[in-house]
Amino acid sequence: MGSTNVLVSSPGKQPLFSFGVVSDVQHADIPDGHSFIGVPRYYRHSIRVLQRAVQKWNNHQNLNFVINFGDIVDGKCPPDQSLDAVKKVNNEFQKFKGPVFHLIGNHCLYNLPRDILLPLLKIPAPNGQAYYDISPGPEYRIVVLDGYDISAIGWPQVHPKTLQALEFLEKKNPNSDKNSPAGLLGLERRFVMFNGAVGREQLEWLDGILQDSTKLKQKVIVCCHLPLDPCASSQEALLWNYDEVMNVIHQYKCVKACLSGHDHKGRHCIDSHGIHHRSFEAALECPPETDAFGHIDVYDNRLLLCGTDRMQGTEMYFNP
Ligand SMILES: Nc1ccn([C@@H]2O[C@H](COP(=O)(O)OP(=O)(O)OC[C@H](O)CO)[C@@H](O)[C@H]2O)c(=O)n1
Repeated sequence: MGSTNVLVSSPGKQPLFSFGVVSDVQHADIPDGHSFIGVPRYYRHSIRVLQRAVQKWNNHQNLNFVINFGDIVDGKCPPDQSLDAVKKVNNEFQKFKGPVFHLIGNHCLYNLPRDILLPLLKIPAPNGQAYYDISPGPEYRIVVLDGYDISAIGWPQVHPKTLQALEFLEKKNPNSDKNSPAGLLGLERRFVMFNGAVGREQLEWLDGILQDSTKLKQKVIVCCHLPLDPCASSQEALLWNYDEVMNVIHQYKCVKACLSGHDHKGRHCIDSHGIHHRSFEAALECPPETDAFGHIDVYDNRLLLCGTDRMQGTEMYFNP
């Protein structure tokens, strides 16, 4: 337990900044189970993974902040325990001696509606939106996308965004259970209710941020609970409109990496425009006494993910 997977160390060269990463804790006080496709899930143990992550991040002493890639509590958490469970996991995050930035995932939204969840996690976004940007220094910008902006979960039942999502799912997925991708082919398998889309307004916001970053000569790291490229995701886990989001991103040269959760397995690839895509290994799928978390050292020309245990180390080089 606790072995660090670093591919190449940089003797003498200090990162510009560093941040901790963890994804899909999906804690619940319920017995172990498994995913729809039979992968074991350790709902009680996953909070231990988070506790060890926070301990290691604090011991590191040079981490500027932490990003949680979403799904802090599992949808199987008994509804009368949801609020306490979210508070309990958030309390563990708060033991990190620095800022923690949260992304929202489908499981967060199964447990709490946006108007309760977002203030609890101190997500700095108005009108129930959960997209925002972080400025860790003059050279970099981190963009956090809300992949459940258009979604059938999390908004009130009669909210225009819920209705838009349900109408979209009705057209794209003929199954009566909209969580089921049965019969959908290839990348169409992403049109299920446990995913969502980035709405028009958010796409325009992203475009503005990337214009601004280009002017300021900043490099950008995009974070979203849902993966943005099929090469770093199963077909079922992708953002509904990943292609529209990537079309915006590909108009600029400033985005160097897209980081995500949701897929659980842990994958890395480089797309046709040289952008790295890294989806993280889930804390939920760590058998007792194993771990999956890490930290990223950010340099001018690369991101170095130092993973612990089941989280693979990844070196992401790019043209500065
Ligand atoms: N093939 C599937 C997959 C899932 N479901 C049902 O959808 C709900 C959410 O699934 P779950 O696996 O819990 O979602 P995660 O966010 O943990 O994982 C993401 C995806 O699995 C990535 O591929 C749940 O009710 C499942 O039973 C389904 O019907 N069919």
